[in-house]
Amino acid sequence: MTTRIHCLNPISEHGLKLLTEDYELTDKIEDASAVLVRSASMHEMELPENLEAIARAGAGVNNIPLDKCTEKGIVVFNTPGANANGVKELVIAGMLMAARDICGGIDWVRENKEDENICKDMEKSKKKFAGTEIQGKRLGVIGLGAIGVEVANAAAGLGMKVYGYDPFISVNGAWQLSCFVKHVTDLNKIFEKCDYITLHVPLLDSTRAMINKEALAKMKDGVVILNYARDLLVDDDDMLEALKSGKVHRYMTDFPNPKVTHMPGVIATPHLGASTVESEENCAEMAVKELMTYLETGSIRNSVNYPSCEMPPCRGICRLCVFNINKPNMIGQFASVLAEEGINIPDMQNKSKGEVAYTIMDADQEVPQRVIDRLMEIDGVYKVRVMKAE
Ligand SMILES: NC(=O)C1=CN([C@@H]2O[C@H](COP(=O)(O)OP(=O)(O)OC[C@H]3O[C@@H](n4cnc5c(N)ncnc54)[C@H](O)[C@@H]3O)[C@@H](O)[C@H]2O)C=CC1
Ligand SMILES: O=C(O)C(=O)COP(=O)(O)O
Repeated sequence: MTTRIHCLNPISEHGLKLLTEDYELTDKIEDASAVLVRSASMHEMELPENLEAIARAGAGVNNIPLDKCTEKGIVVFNTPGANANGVKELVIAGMLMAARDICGGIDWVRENKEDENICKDMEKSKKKFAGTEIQGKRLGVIGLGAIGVEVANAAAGLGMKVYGYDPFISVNGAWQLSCFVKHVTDLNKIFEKCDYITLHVPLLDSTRAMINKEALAKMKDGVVILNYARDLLVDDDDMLEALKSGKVHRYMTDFPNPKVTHMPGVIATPHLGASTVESEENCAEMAVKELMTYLETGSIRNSVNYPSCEMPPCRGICRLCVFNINKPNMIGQFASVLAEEGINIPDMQNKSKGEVAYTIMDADQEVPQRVIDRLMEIDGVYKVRVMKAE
């Protein structure tokens, strides 16, 4: 049977062409088994009953109702690192645009395009657009994940003194970080020391408005803030005050809103971080592969709401995938139900992540609906997915 996929945003053809003949794209989300999405907000959407998975072709998942998806046994994927280089390059451009009035200079040339004497006049006018160099300046990187590490390493390569802060840095992230990046364990050190501060954390309750009045007060006068992560990481009203007083020299952001666009000292881009051919292709390819693997085998890789759990192709007649609350005796109850029904389990795998768990069980015979119903009745089970072996 053909599996239907709905795209909520345009997704690179590079990824879509990987879909085999077993798949087709549908315009109707209510018919879809899986959704591909970039930044479209899914919070107010009704999620179709037969929706198995959502793949975010990108990093941030604050546009997806994760708790709701978890309770419905909908696996949400993202594509870690697939657009990190694209964002890094825009951040470096942002730093250079903050250091020198490149935008002002370009505007001046546009405004004076009819001036016959432009060659002479620009030599008189250019001092208005003079700036500083980034070499030797201090950069604080908050969040050392896929993007933060790349930004930190690139800035160190450009001769900046780089300070990195991430209390949850992954082992992989730590391995990739240049030895020239100074590890900081107290965020205040970044606020107090740095000429440039760049944010590369997800939008969470714990990071919301992390750049606020209190944080800004600790910073050096004339600091540059770069926000290529998410709008709500910065308190707009506090930023406006800091820009007006000169505490912040420039606020570089990829997330303009009606308040931000009117602030002095703001240089904003329209969420362009991942808008490169390469990033769009990388994200689409990874997202499509994640979906196909999950839909065809039940194996989960790079999910943000369920644990990674991988099994080779089904060794039985039928594969059961159970989504449940992570609490004692769940596997025992699943095995008991199958044993009572005389069903053998030739292979199984169970993984947990925080408050949820996921179990793949192969059965060596067809599993009747009655058994699925019994599994669903176990307290804490969100969903049972049944897959027939080829
Ligand atoms: N402008 C754009 O187009 C794009 C923006 N983004 C944004 O950038 C964010 C980061 O992306 P990636 O680096 O790919 O994600 P990632 O998941 O690889 O890295 C995030 C890092 O932030 C760290 N972190 C979490 N809470 C923290 C805290 N309170 N203080 C310091 N560090 C903390 C985590 O430990 C992790 O290492 C995304 O969540 C998204 O919001 C991502 C891609 C494109
Ligand atoms: O990956 C992310 O988190 C991004 O912000 C990129 O968003 P986009 O895919 O360009 O709509």
